[in-house]
Amino acid sequence: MPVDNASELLKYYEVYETIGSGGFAKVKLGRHILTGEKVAIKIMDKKDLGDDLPRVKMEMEAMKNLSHQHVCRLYHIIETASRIYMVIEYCPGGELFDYIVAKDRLSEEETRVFFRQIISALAYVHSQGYAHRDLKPENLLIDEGHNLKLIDFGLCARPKGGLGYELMTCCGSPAYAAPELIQGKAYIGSEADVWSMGVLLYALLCGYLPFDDDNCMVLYRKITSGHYKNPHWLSPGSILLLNQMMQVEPKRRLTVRQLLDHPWVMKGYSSPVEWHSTRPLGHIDEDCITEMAVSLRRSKQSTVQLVSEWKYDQTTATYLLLLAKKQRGRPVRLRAEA
Ligand SMILES: COc1cc(O)cc(Nc2ccc(C(=O)Nc3ccccc3)c(OCCC[NH3+])c2)c1
Repeated sequence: MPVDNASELLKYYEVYETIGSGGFAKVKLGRHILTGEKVAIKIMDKKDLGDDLPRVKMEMEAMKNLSHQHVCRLYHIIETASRIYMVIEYCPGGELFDYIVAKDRLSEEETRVFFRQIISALAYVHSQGYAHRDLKPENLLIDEGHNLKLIDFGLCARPKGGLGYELMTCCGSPAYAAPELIQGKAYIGSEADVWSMGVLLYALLCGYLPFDDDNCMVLYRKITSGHYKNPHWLSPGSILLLNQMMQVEPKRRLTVRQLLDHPWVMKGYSSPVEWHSTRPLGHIDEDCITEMAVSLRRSKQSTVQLVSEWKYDQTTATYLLLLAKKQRGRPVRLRAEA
């Protein structure tokens, strides 16, 4: 097996320290040389992937179709003989999980800011026909603007007939999994995601889980019973919302659409959750095209055509990172091509 010399990766990125590792992947910090933008680089050895390879392919396909202010963005895929590299949006605030642990629990007001972003992300993901199926604080990262980004679409599903169709594969983390999912029943992905959002909301407001036990059979019984304690500091509004989301019967559960303007979600706000993407797929930004055309010594028109192929190669990465740079208020400039 040819040893991977990462030459393809190092052509376009400086690679720094490892910032996360788990399962079959590790994540390193990186910097895109042409734009100077920082990135996260998820590195997977194909030999370690085994039968997880289809899951990785599924995630990459999903991420190519998802572009949203609260979903971590995929910029570049580099596949070599032995490895897959995914270049992803940089989220230096770390995991929401660690943030909750550090603060013990969040106030209702701070929870509401984050929860509105989670609703925005899921409303968008569902509108694209996907269910995430592994919602938990570890899969929500905080970016440099202190905003949440949904990550890890390795377990997401896009049923052929649309989200209304039933899924069978049991997956995700038990503590956040809906009763119908752990009972192996046919379930609707978006309904299972709402249950997990309820568990997430509870974790934000309480600092611990509504259903927890070291023995997984006891844990399953707690989840399928749907009984959990409401600590004294929860407001009546929070207690009601949690109850409406953690309904054992999926059809009695709130939908993500109903969450958009739910009274608890609206408290202190004058408008429902804005869930449409502010960075729609296929959007072509004039300034970025102009800078790339100059750098690539191509006409603007041929640059638009090249970018619009969305191959998730160096061209896609350069365009998206230049756009990210512009959105951060930095000059829309590329380093002179070496
Ligand atoms: C869709 O986005 C995905 C998919 C996926 O499968 C994995 C990830 N993982 C990421 C993405 C970004 C970071 C990151 O930027 N972390 C970071 C940067 C600077 C300082 C500290 C952290 C990432 O971090 C690794 C885990 C952090 N505990 C993982 C995104």
